[in-house]
Amino acid sequence: MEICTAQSFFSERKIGMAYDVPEGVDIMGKYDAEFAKILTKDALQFVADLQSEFRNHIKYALECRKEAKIRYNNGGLPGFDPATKYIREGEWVCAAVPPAVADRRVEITGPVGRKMIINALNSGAKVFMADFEDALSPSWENLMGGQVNLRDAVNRTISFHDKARNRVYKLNDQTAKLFVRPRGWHLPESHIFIDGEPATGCLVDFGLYFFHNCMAFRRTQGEGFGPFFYLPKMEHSREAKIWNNVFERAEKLSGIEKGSIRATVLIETLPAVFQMDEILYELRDHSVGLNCGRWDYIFSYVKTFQAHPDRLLPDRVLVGMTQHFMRSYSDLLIRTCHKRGVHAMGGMAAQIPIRDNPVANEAALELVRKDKLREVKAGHDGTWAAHPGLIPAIMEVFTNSMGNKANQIHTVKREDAVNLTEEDLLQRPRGVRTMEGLRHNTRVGIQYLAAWLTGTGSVPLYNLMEDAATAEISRVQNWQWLKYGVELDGDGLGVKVTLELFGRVVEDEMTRIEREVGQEKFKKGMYKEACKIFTRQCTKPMLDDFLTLDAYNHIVNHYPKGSSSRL
Ligand SMILES: CC(=O)SCCNC(=O)CCNC(=O)[C@H](O)C(C)(C)COP(=O)(O)OP(=O)(O)OC[C@H]1O[C@@H](n2cnc3c(N)ncnc32)[C@H](O)[C@@H]1OP(=O)(O)O
Ligand SMILES: O=CC(=O)O
Ligand SMILES: [Mg+2]
Repeated sequence: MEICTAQSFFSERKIGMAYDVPEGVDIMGKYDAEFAKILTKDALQFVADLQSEFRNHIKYALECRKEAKIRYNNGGLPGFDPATKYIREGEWVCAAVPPAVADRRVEITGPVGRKMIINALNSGAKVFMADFEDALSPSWENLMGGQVNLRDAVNRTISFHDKARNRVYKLNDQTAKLFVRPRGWHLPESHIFIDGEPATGCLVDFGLYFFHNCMAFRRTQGEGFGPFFYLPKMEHSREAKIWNNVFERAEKLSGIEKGSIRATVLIETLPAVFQMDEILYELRDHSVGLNCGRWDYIFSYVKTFQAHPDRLLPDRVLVGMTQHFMRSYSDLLIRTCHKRGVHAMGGMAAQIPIRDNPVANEAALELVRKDKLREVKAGHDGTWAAHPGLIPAIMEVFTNSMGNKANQIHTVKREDAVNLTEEDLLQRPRGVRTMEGLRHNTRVGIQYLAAWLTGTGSVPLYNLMEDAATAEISRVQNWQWLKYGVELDGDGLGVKVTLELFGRVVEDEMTRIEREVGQEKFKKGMYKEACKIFTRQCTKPMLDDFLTLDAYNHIVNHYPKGSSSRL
């Protein structure tokens, strides 16, 4: 965190380089004339109103998460709530799907950088999910730059000049429909203070985007509906209820019809799989489906069972969608969504194109095809692609199966999934735990964090896409194996994971990373800082809820100087 001098504080104010803020709002992010067009007094007032109205509801929901954690840590298991059986068994449906997003067979995702947005909107996918979450390092520059870029994208004025390649990027006539994913409830926005407290990150992301784009979006993209959102990392339907109230408030304040805003909720925590009907019910006027956020779901399995040594995960690479608990989650999600008349979206295969090796590239593509075929045959209405190079193959798989139908909501009911039980959804994953698993987690976790600390939230590592969710799996798996002194198998030696062993692994992997990235990049990068944070996180006596909360402190930079005293 930068410490600023009083002199620079006054000189910045004097020459008028300060944001014009409403009462009760303080901006401590660096001044930028482009950001000031987003951080207008009216837009900030809109965010501040949401913050004042929902602050206590959010605090309560986060307290409830802590209480649930205590229950699980004392041996409890997540399960269906008897008190809401009437919702699960009731005959109700969500509002009809807006025509603009009836067909979502391939959705590309990516962070909110300017070139990335243009490439994603031009990619041929039906939807682009612009990500302020797993794929974005939430630095002030990334967040506010992202808002500028999205405004220009919605207004169709966005362009990008790649000077090195002398290439200009512009939007095609036909573009993907835009969804925006704000951060989860847990992340603060420490560059914006409202009534003396850091703002809630997702209300900043949602509020600024909605305020500036609502009307243009409905006109240009939404065919009278929208804007559209993805909502991450919920653990309970009470969190969906807050979002529903935020949406209603935003609709009222902007004078648009109730039910205009639509959102797909990611089911990516273990507790939420038992709340899918309840989540859709709370958002029934604003819902456009659920999505299998498989990577955070695996992370959440470890987190939820952090005090259950009988439920340790095998190597990360072995926890795929064909494990019984993962398949059950996807099947129940499809059944639930289709019963309620909305999309059941599949998740992200981690493979990305491998440019310099055609054989390996074809093998990676084949894995993606196989994963997508499983999804479409199971009844998913669409799925995610991490990279434009995967879109034709994924499109082909979905189109071969679905034909001209926009989706499978009314044709694949999956009534068989009604018999899935709590045991099915919690079943222990099978497979070995190996030294290579421990090494891979460490190597990938440190490199991801090093990228995140320097502003990049999604990276290609060893031919796979890595983002905050996959890095979390690496972290919590190492923590779990260390905590319970897991005996590694696969090498026939039965080595136990101890602090000493882990220390050696970290040293080896740092040497390997330096060799792989080269000395210069290693020296200039944040690998040592990343290693410190990752090691600390893996060896804590109690598991931290989120890696990014700890790491966030390293990317908060307060301006003008002297304003840090609030922290
Ligand atoms: C668990 C979850 O939450 S999954 C969802 C969150 N994660 C994501 O969204 C990850 C999205 N994917 C990515 O960020 C990227 O694909 C990465 C980081 C994995 C790889 O990116 P790169 O190393 O740039 O890939 P590569 O060099 O092959 O890119 C080739 C071109 O495709 C573009 N591209 C790659 N991925 C994307 C994307 N997701 N959206 C738009 N364009 C993309 C690049 O910008 C580049 O464009 P250019 O040729 O005009 O310069
Ligand atoms: O957000 C998606 C996930 O898999 O996590
Ligand atoms: Mg996720």
